[in-house]
Amino acid sequence: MTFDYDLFVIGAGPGGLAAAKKAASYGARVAIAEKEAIGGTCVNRGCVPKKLIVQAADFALKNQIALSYGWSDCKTYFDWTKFIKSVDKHIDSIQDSYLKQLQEAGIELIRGHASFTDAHTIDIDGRKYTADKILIAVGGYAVKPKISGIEYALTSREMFHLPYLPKRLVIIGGGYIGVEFASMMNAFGCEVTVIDKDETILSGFDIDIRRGVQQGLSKRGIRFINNSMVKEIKYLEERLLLIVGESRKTVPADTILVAVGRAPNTKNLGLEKAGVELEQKGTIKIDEYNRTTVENIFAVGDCTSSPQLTPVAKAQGNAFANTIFGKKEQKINYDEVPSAVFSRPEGSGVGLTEAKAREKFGDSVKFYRHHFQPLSSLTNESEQATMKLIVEGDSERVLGAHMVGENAADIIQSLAVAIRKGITKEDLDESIGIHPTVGEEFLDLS
Ligand SMILES: Cc1cc2nc3c(=O)[nH]c(=O)nc-3n(C[C@H](O)[C@H](O)[C@H](O)COP(=O)(O)OP(=O)(O)OC[C@H]3O[C@@H](n4cnc5c(N)ncnc54)[C@H](O)[C@@H]3O)c2cc1C
Ligand SMILES: NC(=O)c1ccc[n+]([C@@H]2O[C@H](COP(=O)([O-])OP(=O)(O)OC[C@H]3O[C@@H](n4cnc5c(N)ncnc54)[C@H](O)[C@@H]3O)[C@@H](O)[C@H]2O)c1
Repeated sequence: MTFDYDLFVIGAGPGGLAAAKKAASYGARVAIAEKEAIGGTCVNRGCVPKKLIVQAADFALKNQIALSYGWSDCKTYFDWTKFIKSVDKHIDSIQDSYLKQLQEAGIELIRGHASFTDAHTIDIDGRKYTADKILIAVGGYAVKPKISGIEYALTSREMFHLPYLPKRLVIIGGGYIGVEFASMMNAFGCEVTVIDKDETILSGFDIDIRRGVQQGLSKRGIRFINNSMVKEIKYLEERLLLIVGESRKTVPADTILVAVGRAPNTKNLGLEKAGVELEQKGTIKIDEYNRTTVENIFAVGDCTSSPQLTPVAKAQGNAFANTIFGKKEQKINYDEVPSAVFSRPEGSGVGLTEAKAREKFGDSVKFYRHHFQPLSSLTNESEQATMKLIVEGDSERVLGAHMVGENAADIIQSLAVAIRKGITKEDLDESIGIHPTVGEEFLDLS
C-alpha cells in the first residue's frame, strides 16, 4: 500500500517538531499538523514566556538591593503591557524560525485539528491524509479542580495575556507553575498567597529543596497555606473569595491562578478508531520505544505519562525517529532527568531525592549538605543557598544532587552529565573548581 507520507506528526510542540525534523533528516516524507501556534506549549505559553517574565522580575529584585552596591535610589516603573508586547514579538520570531526550519527540511505543515479515521488515516477539516507511521505529540492542558466557582480561576495559559498586573493573586497549587508565578508576581509587587494540599510545596523535589524554596519565598512576603484545599470560590462585592479547608477560612483575591497539574490532550483525537489504548489517567500507553498499542502509531511528550518537560519530549521525539527512520535503536533512560523551578530562590535537582534513595538503597545511603550565604550578596536579607549530595555505599557513588540558590538550574545541569556517568563523591572532591562561584561548593562538601 502507498501512503501520502512516511510519517504524519500530530502536534508541533517540542516533541512533534524534534521527531519531524529528525525523521526528515533520514529522508522520510513528513507532514506535521498543528491546530494552534507552532512551537506548542513550551514556546507559546510555557517555558519561553515564563523565563522572560522571570528575567523581567529579576530586575525588580536586583533593584531592591542595588543601593547596597552603591547605586543611587531612583524611581522605576514597570510597564507590564509594553513588556508583554516584547514577549509576544520574541515568540513570533521563534515561530518564524521554526517555520523556516520546516520549509528547509521539506516538512509539510498542515494547519487544523487532526483526528484519526483509522490506524493509517488522519482527518483535518474533512481532508484525509494517509501515512505509514503516525506520531501523536498533542501535549496537555491545565486541569481545574471540580469546585463551585472554579470558572473565575485562570490557568497559566491566560496568565501570559493578563491585561493588567494583579494586586492580590491567589494561586491554587504549589507545584512548578504555582511557585514560578508566585515568585515572579511577588517581585512585581503583587500580594501573593499560595494554597497547596501538601505540607510543603514542590512535591517530587528533595525535601531540603522544597523547604528551602518555600522559606525563601516566605521571606519575600509570599503567604503559604499548606495542607489545604479550596472548597469553593465566590464572587462577592466586586472581589473573589476563596473558601479554604474544613474551617472554611476565607481568602480574598482579585485574580486566581489554578495550577494543580496538567492532563493529556487525548480527547477528540479519534484514538478509538485507530485502536490506540489509554492508561487510567488518559495518557497514551506506550512501550520503551514510544510505540502505542498499535504497531504503526507512536506517542511522545506530555500526552504520555513521562515527565512533563520539554527536554524529555524532545529526547523522545529524537529517539523515536532514530529508531524508526535512522535504524539506530534508542531507548530513553529516565533515571537522571534534571529539572528546576525558576523561582527566586531557584530550586533544582537531578537523580534520586534523599527519600527515594533510602527507599531504594536503605541504610547504605548518606547525604552531604551545606547551607551558606553566597558571596554574591552584600545584604543580610539575601537568601541562603543549599547544596545537597546523596551518595551510596563505600564507594560513595553519587545518586542525586540538589540545590537551592542562584544559578541552581545551570549548576545542576552541568553535574547531571557527570552523575549519569556514575561519578563518586571522591571524583567531585578531586575536581578543581572555579573561584569565586557558587558551583565550586559542590566540590567541597563535608
Ligand atoms: C507555564 C508552563 C511553564 C513551563 N515551563 C517549563 C520549563 O521551564 N522547562 C520545561 O522543561 N518544561 C516546562 N513546561 C512544560 C513544557 O512546556 C512541556 O513539557 C512541553 O511543551 C511538552 O511538549 P509536547 O510536544 O509534548 O507538547 P506541547 O508543547 O503541548 O505541544 C503539543 C501541540 O499539539 C497541538 N495539538 C494538540 N492536539 C492537536 C490536534 N488534535 N491536532 C493538531 N494539533 C494538536 C497543540 O496545539 C500543541 O501545539 C512548562 C509548561 C507550562 C504550562
Ligand atoms: N520549570 C519547569 O520545568 C516547569 C515549569 C512549569 C511547568 N512544568 C511542567 O508542567 C507540569 C504541570 O505543572 P503544575 O504546577 O500545574 O503541576 P505540578 O504537578 O508540578 O504541581 C501541582 C501542585 O498542586 C498541588 N495540588 C494538587 N491538587 C490540589 C488542590 N486541589 N488544591 C491545592 N493544591 C493542589 C500539588 O500538591 C502540587 O504541589 C509540571 O509537572 C512540570 O512537569 C515544568
